[in-house]
Amino acid sequence: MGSKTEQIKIPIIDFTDENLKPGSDSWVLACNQIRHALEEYGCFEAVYDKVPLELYKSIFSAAEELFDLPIQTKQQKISDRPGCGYVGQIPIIPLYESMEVDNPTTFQSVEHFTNTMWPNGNDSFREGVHSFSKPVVELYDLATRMVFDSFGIGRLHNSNMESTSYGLRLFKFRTRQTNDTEVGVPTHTDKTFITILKQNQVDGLQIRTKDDQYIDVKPSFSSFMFIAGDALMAWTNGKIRACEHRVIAKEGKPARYSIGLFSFVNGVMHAPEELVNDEWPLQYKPFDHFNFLRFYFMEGGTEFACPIKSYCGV
Ligand SMILES: O=C(O)CCC(=O)C(=O)O
Ligand SMILES: [Fe+2]
Repeated sequence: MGSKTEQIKIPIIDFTDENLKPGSDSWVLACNQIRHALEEYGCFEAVYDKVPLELYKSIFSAAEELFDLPIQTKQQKISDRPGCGYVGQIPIIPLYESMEVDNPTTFQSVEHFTNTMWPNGNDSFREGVHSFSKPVVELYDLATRMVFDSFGIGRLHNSNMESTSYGLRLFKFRTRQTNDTEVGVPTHTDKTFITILKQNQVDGLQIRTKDDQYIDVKPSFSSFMFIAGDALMAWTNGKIRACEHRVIAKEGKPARYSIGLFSFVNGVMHAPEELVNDEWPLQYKPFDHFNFLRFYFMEGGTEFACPIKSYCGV
């Protein structure tokens, strides 16, 4: 494992630019930067100002309240989606817990989750999750539109969005104690199509480069990390690299909370014809994202070095 480096910087895309309209010079320039970032790192930092301070406060206090519940209560979260239940109390990653609210932009779905955790309801939690998710999905829509454009497949954006479902995943990394490992979560790629991640003021997220260097991602009030998952890599026929990342818990830091908007695509995904040719032949067979999740979480897929390649690689 190489040492981390401070020199390399993850590309930053400014989504607050008023001139960022399809076809404009700013759009074309940003698309070129996005393409480079996704080929090289599988991620970029998105500067975005549509989430008011109050919403950040309410989502992070909602996360604290959730993880403060008894373990037995948290374990009641079950989901039809493989891997989307409560994760925690795992001996090799003792600092880590996470939970996902399915379909966080749908009021009934957030209410169902809230009532499972708090049988007498919890309005501030329900409102926090529901209101935060809306502007983050808007960022997702804009950012994915640009990603698709930057790979010449903009024609597929609308239908892809229509087939997309979301989960809002909340993470807690408790404070490290003397004998704890520093690894909050080891190097991995997300099993999502895309993850839009927000860390609070406690840093710890690191991105692995192609040459095995680790880059620290500094928390910034106004930005999110756009992280390509395995399903985006496979669907783009390997043009986009799934982002390898990990979380390191530094000594003496308070508990760390982070929030991820996870996306999943329904139906069988075929690589777009624009991304397959003689020089770049097909690398991944058509696949069903939810079947891939089932393979990974329930049928031993975690044992493979690159599960998506094992699942549908040519
Ligand atoms: O907390 C973070 O910053 C990232 C967590 C993560 O990568 C994961 O659990 O998939
Ligand atoms: Fe991750």
